[in-house]
Amino acid sequence: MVRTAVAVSAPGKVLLAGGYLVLDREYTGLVFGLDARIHVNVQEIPTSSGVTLNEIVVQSPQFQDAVWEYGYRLTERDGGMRVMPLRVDADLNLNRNIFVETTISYALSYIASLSSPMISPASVTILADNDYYSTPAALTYKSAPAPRFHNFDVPISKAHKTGLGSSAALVTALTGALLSYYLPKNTYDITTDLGQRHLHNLAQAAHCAAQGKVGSGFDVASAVYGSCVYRRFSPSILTAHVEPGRRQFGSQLREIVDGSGGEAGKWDHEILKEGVKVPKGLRLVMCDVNCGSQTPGMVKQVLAWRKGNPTEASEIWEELHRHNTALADDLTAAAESAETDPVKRYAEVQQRFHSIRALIRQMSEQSGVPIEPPEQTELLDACERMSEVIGGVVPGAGGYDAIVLLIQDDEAAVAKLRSLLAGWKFRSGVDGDVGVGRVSMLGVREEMEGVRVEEVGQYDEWLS
Ligand SMILES: Nc1ncnc2c1ncn2[C@@H]1O[C@H](COP(=O)(O)OP(=O)(O)O)[C@@H](O)[C@H]1O
Ligand SMILES: C[C@@](O)(CCOP(=O)(O)OP(=O)(O)O)CC(=O)O
Repeated sequence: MVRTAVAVSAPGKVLLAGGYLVLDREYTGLVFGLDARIHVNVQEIPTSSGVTLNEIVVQSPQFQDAVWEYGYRLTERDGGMRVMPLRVDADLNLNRNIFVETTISYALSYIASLSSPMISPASVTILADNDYYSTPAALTYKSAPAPRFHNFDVPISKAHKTGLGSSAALVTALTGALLSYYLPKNTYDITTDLGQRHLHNLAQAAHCAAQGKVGSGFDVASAVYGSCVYRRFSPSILTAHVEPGRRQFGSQLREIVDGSGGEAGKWDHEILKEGVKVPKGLRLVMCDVNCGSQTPGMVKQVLAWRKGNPTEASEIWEELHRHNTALADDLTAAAESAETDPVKRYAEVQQRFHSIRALIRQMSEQSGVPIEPPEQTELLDACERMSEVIGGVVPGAGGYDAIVLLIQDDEAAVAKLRSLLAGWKFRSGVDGDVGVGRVSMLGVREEMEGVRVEEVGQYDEWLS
């Protein structure tokens, strides 16, 4: 049977408000999709390639040694589809990509649980928009326009991630592409609400399994649905199933994805897309702080502080949540306002950023976790002194990785900010180490749309 090639992309993310709080179903997160996407193309393996086994070959041509080959077979006792990495490197080590491997195993197991389709050999190509990784200076294209997909010329493990959520976008796009490729349209249609709900559930399951932990899932949710207010799912939905290959994994996974596993397995996440806006004339800007030092285990420490200091933590979280939800309302009000003076129009949004930052600093101080450390305070304050900047925060878990700003959407504002950042020396004193780094502005902005079916022909140049 000849299958039609498909291509699917999913956006990156930034958690503008609700870091840590979103781990608890009591609270929500305001998450924006970003217009840097991960694209996945699936097509038949040309018969001349010599592949005779059941194989899925995955390539990420922007990176070195980024070819992964998988054999697969349906296991006995409803254990789902077993997916085995086949390719070895020169030292006979298996070259593994856990996110790709787990996603293929979950997607094929789900497909097999629906019907008994022939899983024919396929060739999968992953292409990431350039902003997911910092571009080495040697690769900045001075005269010629930058290629749509850089060749980063390093193995993926050596690429410097910019924190846009590459694994969630990858897992989501790969899951969507495999379901669309192998299942007939009347069984699976990614453009419908139901198709997206199933994609969300399956991608969350695969992403958690690959990560080895159940996070809030805001990154997968925004990869599927784009910008939204997100309330997480109950973690128990994804902690009760057996491992792939074990008896009944196939039917358990199907129940998880279809939400047919009784009350305990009912998905209870919430996605609110209305009321999430960036006013026309403004845009989000992401700045990558590349200072080389980071504090690990921040989530654990913050949660331990909350557990040990419930009254104090609850006061801060309630207040922070009030401002986080009001930020979405203020943005919508500004978007709909008839006020023409930008100072008046954005006054509340500006004040809201200040209140959120003050509470985050209070949480940092009381928990001892550098969520908005003094070095980031200095940087955010300097940016906020620009009249073109409405406000900014440390996104997600905070720390030394990044800042996100809401600024006027015009070239002059972007150029002014770029020159402020270009001269900025970022010094951080984490654990006694003093790291010095640079701050760079990424070329991304907010994106409302989530997962998207793409034209297959556009990637021809990068397909081998
Ligand atoms: N372009 C890509 N091609 C193949 N795998 C990728 C790509 N980008 C990310 N990945 C997978 O995602 C992993 C990174 O995930 P993670 O450390 O969770 O980062 P992030 O915070 O960006 O999601 C990589 O080790 C790799 O397995
Ligand atoms: C703390 C959190 O609420 C938010 C973390 O957001 P980031 O955007 O910092 O996450 P990574 O991409 O994994 O680095 C944890 C969670 O919600 O899972």
